[in-house]
Amino acid sequence: MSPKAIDKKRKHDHHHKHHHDESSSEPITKKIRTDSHHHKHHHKHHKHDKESENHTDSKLKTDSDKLTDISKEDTDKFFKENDVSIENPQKENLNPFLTMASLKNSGLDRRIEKVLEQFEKPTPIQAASWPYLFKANDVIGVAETGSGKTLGFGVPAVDHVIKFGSRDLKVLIVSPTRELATQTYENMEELTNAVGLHCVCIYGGVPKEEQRREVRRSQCVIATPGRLLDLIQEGSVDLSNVDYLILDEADRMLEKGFEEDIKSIVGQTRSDRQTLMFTATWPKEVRELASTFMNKPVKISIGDTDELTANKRIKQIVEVIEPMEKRGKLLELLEKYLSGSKKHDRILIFALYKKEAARVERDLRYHGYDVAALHGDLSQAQRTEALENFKSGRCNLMLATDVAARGLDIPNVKVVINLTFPLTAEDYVHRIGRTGRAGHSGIAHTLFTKEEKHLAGALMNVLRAADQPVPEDLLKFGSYTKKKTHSAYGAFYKDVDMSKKGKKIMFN
Ligand SMILES: Nc1ncnc2c1ncn2[C@@H]1O[C@H](COP(=O)(O)OP(=O)(O)OP(=O)(O)O)[C@@H](O)[C@H]1O
Repeated sequence: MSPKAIDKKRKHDHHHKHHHDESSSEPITKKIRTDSHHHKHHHKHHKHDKESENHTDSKLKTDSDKLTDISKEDTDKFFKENDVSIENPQKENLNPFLTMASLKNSGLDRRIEKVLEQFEKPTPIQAASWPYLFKANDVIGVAETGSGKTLGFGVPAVDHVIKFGSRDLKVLIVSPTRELATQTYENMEELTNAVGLHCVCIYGGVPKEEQRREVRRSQCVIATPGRLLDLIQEGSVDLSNVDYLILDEADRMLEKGFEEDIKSIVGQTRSDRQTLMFTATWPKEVRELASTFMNKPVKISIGDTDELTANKRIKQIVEVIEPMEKRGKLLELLEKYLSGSKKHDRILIFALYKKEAARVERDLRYHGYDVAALHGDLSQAQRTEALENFKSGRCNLMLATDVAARGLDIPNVKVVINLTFPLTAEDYVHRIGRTGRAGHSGIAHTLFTKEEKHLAGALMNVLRAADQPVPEDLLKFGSYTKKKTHSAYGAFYKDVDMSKKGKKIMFN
């Protein structure tokens, strides 16, 4: 996002606050979570195995020569307040970058520092992961939705290209959807433009010619798997110099549906590459497969990410209803969330299936609502237009399937309505994460029916972990949660604990 766009966004936020925002919005930069609840959790993970006993104590060792020279007190405070945990299989531990000014010691290009000046300070995941990334470690970064993970991996990626001074294609970012790839491209482009490099976005549903042309002069590519493989096969894209690989929404990219594509793509890159995986949810089912692509990764988590956790600034409301009540209920909710001064609030509605989305879209139009629709049955032009209309505010309602669940950073989404619950609790966490971004608050209103009762236990866990009320009606389904039989995980469901490979350092 350009500084101008940010400015606009802030003005817009300001405007919103004054007119109709009871739920105070605070920018991310002013709020650091202090959360004793999480620390409790960490005690149980804090194992003193042989390896971790070699280490001084459970706190991060803070040597002043490690990239930043901040005091041990400040470092400890940062780790504690933000509930940071680092599992590092290597000896050396690195201090976080607590301020943008501290980046000066990192050797980061001055022009990138300038781009970052639009922000007051690094977000916790940026602060904790940048030191490891600048030192060429493989990193698994897990942090809540809307916490700045894109620049978390993007800044070190561009830094990497600059340091190697190469004009080859060196960085590959793989993304699950066309819309997220486009958004990440816009973020990356701001960085590459600042330093005279080029990036390209490769995704399906649009003509190939421009992508073929652009990739020839690019050092970074942001791509969805299908079109990327297509262009590799026809010989227009060569990944043999790629030595910096990022799987964004990594757990999604490692699910069964993407697994083969990812294997083929990774196989085209250099074997001595640096590999990054970033996400807000890191289910155990994908960890073994992840480890096959990585070399001694440092795992950095903000918050208790061994449990599925949602962003706590999102107020989660769950209503158990009969399936046939959905239609009426949705109209009721829209009336409620768009009443009076909230008339122009931005609301994102999730359906599960494309057909359902199409039907609900027609229904809403019939009732006089102007609604943008984003799902897989539409042409790419229609998808792009819908998202544009929603982002620009031309249309304040968007109806989407899970194609919009992950990563999309749409300013000022006030409410997320789950008309039909998604297939997994992870998807739920990502969906509701479209609100409450960058330090703001938001509301997620979920309609839950007996058809999803096998997910009631998982949902209750998410609610409890975020200190949200669990409705009586949900309790009646019991806490029974079916072992993951969702096809997405079926092929390699195995309970692996990568922490065994490295020493685990916890902050409590
Ligand atoms: N240091 C910072 N300070 C304040 N805001 C920031 C900072 N870094 C990034 N942001 C802003 O925070 C918002 C969310 O960032 P981003 O989209 O990278 O989140 P994310 O962690 O990738 O979320 P998700 O898990 O949903 O993909 C963006 O609008 C971004 O511009």
